[in-house]
Amino acid sequence: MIDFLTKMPKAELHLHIEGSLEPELMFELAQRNNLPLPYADLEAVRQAYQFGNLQDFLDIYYASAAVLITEQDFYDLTWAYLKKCAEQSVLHSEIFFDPQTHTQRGISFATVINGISRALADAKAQLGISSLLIMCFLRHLSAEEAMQILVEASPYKAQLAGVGLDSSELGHPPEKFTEVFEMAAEMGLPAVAHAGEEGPAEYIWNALNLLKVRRIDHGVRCVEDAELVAVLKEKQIPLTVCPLSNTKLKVFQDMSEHNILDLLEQGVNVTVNSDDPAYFGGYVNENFIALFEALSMSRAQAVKLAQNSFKASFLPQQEKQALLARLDDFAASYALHG
Ligand SMILES: Nc1ncnc2[nH]cnc12
Ligand SMILES: [Zn+2]
Repeated sequence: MIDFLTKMPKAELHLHIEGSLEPELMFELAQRNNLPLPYADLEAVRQAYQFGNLQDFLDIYYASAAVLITEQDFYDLTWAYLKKCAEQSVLHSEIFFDPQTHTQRGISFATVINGISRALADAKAQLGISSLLIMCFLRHLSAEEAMQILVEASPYKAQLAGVGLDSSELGHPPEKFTEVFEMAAEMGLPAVAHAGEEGPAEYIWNALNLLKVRRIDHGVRCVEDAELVAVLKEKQIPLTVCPLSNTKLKVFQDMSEHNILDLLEQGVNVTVNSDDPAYFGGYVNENFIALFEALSMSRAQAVKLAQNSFKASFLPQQEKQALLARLDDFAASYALHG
């Protein structure tokens, strides 16, 4: 099963590039840029990566992002993630980045997006991996600051596939950003938003109705509202679920309690993703493996989850169909030959 899951073609739709900063690269970049780190060694990092909730994680995640200074740093970060994609049969990835984390420290928007974009182009050419870039607004900052970064991003619009909303959810409901998302829609950028990770089902409703999002990131608290689950199912609104993230951040106390396969069986369009793999114990395959080990996910369920990942992507219809066909071929030939 582990071999099957590793080789199965799949897309990743919920990955924060800053959350793929492995401790080894963090040390390398700190040294390269002559910056201090609060950790003596890799063991100290491992000790620090124990979180009671989302905010515990975010405090460490934003502090670590401070080692990213030059365009080459953003390139190296992104390239390391894309090499992992190649190892794990991720054929397509839709990547979040948090420009405000960097512009607030004096790094230019151009430095960030040019480094990331150059790695994405190299991955297409050298690894055959396609990708799209989604710019996230930090919801703990003001709507005015979100609007400012949207204006700053406008010359780079062609490099963006959409906008998202992340960071501290509780106390920062979707409606805080209604005008920002209206402006993004006028610019032709489709929207997604984190909702229902720590926040209530009401935040999912408001992300759908006010921010007009096409997908919900996380969304696992939808189960607290039966009417909402029915709407998600009827409209096939994708949820980009992140099982290891949810257990590391105590959204679920244990993987055996995770609701992703229940939602899948109810017909909700759920997908499997890694969120911040350097912090939560694994990339997308480790997430699939955890579902197999804790919830006895079947091969048929894994294939359905991978199908959902292609269908829920922002790729043009023709490219989606080509990737779905590759998945079908893989499943059929694996059934025959192992
Ligand atoms: N899981 C998560 N929730 C909200 N914001 C994030 N930024 C990075 N990971 C996040
Ligand atoms: Zn996330």
